Amino acid sequence: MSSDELLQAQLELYHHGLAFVKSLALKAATDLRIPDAIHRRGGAATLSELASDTGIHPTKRSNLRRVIRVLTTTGVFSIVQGKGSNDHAGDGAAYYKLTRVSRLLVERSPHNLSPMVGTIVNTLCWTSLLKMPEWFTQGQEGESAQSHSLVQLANGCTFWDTTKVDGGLFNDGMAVDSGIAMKVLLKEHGGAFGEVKSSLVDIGGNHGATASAVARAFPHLKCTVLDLPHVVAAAPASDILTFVAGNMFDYVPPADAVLLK
Ligand SMILES: C[S@@+](CC[C@H](N)C(=O)[O-])C[C@H]1O[C@@H](n2cnc3c(N)ncnc32)[C@H](O)[C@@H]1O
Repeated sequence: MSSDELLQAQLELYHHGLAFVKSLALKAATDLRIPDAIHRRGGAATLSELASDTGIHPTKRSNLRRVIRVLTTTGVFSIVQGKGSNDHAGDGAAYYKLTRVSRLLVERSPHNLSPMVGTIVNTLCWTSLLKMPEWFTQGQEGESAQSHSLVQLANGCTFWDTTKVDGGLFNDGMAVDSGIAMKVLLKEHGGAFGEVKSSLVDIGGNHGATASAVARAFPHLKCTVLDLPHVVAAAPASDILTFVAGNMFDYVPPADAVLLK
C-alpha cells in the first residue's frame, strides 16, 4: 500500500470500529428528547436552546455539540445558519432542524418511533453480539444453531424470556413499528386482506397493533392474536381482537388466513 492507501485503510477501519457511536448518539438524543425540543421550538433550535430545554448541565454543553454533530453527519438532524425564511431573529446562528428521520422521534407525531430506538439499541443486544466469537465456536453435535442462541449464551435465557422483564421495552417498540408498517401495508396492499373470507390469526401478534389495524380496516374479519402467555397477559384489552396465549409450535388457532409479521 502507498502511504495514502495505508492512511485511508486505517481511517476506514476506525469508521467501522466506531460505528456504534452513531447508534449511541441516536439513543442519547432520543432519551434526552432532543427531537421534541426542536419541534417545540418551531422546527429549529440553537445548541444553547437545546441544552436548556433538555436539562443539559452547563459543564456539558460542548459535549452536546459533539453528539449533535455526529447526528447531523448521519442525517438525523440538519444544520442551517439562521432560521431560514421565517427567521425573525436573523442572527445567522447555527440552528439544528429535524430531518425526515428525526421527525419519527417526535412524541406527538402520528409516526412516533422513539420507543423503537430503545428496542434496538440496548445492553441486551450489545452483550449478546459481543459473544459472537464464542457462540460461533461452541456447539454440540446434532444441535441446531437456534437451540442455543447468542442471547442464551450471554444472558442465560431466551430472547423471548427477556421480554418478561424488560419493562415493556420490546413490546412498546413492536407496537409503534407495526403502526407504521400497517399504515403503509393497508394503503398500498390492503386489497390482500379484503380477499380473506372471514377470519385471520396473527401469529406472534404481540399486543395486537397489527391485527387491530386489520380489524379496523376490514370489520368483516374476526381477528385473533396468538402470542406467548406473558405477552398476552400484558396486552391491552380489546373489543375487536381475541387473544390466545400459547406456543405457535404447539397450536395455531384455525382461521382463513394466517399472518406472520
Ligand atoms: C418480532 S416480534 C413481532 C411482533 C408483531 N408480529 C409485530 O410485527 O409487531 C415476534 C413476536 O413473536 C412472539 N413469539 C415468539 N415465540 C413465540 C412462540 N413460540 N409462539 C407464539 N409467539 C411467539 C413474541 O412474543 C413476539 O411478540
